[in-house]
Amino acid sequence: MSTARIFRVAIDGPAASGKSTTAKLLAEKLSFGYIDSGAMYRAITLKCLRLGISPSDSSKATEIGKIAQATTITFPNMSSVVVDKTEDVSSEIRSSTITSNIGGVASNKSVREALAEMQRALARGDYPETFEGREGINHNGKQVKGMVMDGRDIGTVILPDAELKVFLIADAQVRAQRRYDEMVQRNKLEEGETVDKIKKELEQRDHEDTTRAVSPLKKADDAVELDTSNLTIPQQVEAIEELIRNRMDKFQ
Ligand SMILES: Nc1ncnc2c1ncn2[C@@H]1O[C@H](COP(=O)(O)OP(=O)(O)O)[C@@H](O)[C@H]1O
Ligand SMILES: Nc1ccn([C@@H]2O[C@H](COP(=O)(O)OP(=O)(O)O)[C@@H](O)[C@H]2O)c(=O)n1
Repeated sequence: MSTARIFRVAIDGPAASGKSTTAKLLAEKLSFGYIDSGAMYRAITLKCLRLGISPSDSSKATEIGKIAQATTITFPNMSSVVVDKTEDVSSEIRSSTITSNIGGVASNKSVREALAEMQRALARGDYPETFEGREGINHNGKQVKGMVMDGRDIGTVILPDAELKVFLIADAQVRAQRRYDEMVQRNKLEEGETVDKIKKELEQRDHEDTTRAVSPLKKADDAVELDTSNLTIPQQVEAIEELIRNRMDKFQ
């Protein structure tokens, strides 16, 4: 990996506020790397469940921490999440079983420490596959490489000195409706699923994420807040692209 600095964009916010959609489109548009930190918590949850360990079992906290320390998670392209350099878990980690079991993993201090180390290494370019073919953009005659990482604690804990921090929010009813529409579109709507039920689940997860002791979801003081409730996807991508381009002048 070259020693060229990487322009780092941190996108945080509650569930279904549009983080990953926006981050992926931005990364595609600007030829930046993309790192989905939530996928890493999902991958550890999957590993635990496969080993028959319940993430909410507090007597297993040390064991779960060790699992995270022994795991490598990489992103060879925009939509793939690979565990231990061999298995592509991209699809499996999106199940509702993973989502409903993730709290015990996300609130585990040693899991967070292990993943924080990996996330910072990914953002530095220590895993070159993340940046393969991601040449960045030409800004004022200079080629600038970049990466977008989304999650809950990226701007506050993982990359507190990120070049740009964005905090995405949207009305809970709007978020629930979008998730519902997405499930219908993907043919993933489970029996008994309603917009109301999804809304309650999102709010419950947001509550857990904002109130946990370690790295709670919180807007960084210097993050730009963007409410996507009344925006189209291209509008939110353009708004952040403009912020990135403005800050690139100072970055060089
Ligand atoms: N501005 C928008 N208008 C309509 N749908 C949106 C908008 N932003 C995101 N979505 C949709 O909302 C759903 C949740 O977005 P997603 O990016 O998965 O959120 P997050 O990563 O924050 O959980 C997805 O189906 C996405 O396509
Ligand atoms: N940086 C991060 C990213 C995700 N997470 C946890 O992982 C869960 C799933 O994150 P996600 O981004 O895949 O979920 P969605 O917002 O897409 O529903 C969150 O609800 C958090 O509990 C976290 O604690 N820290």
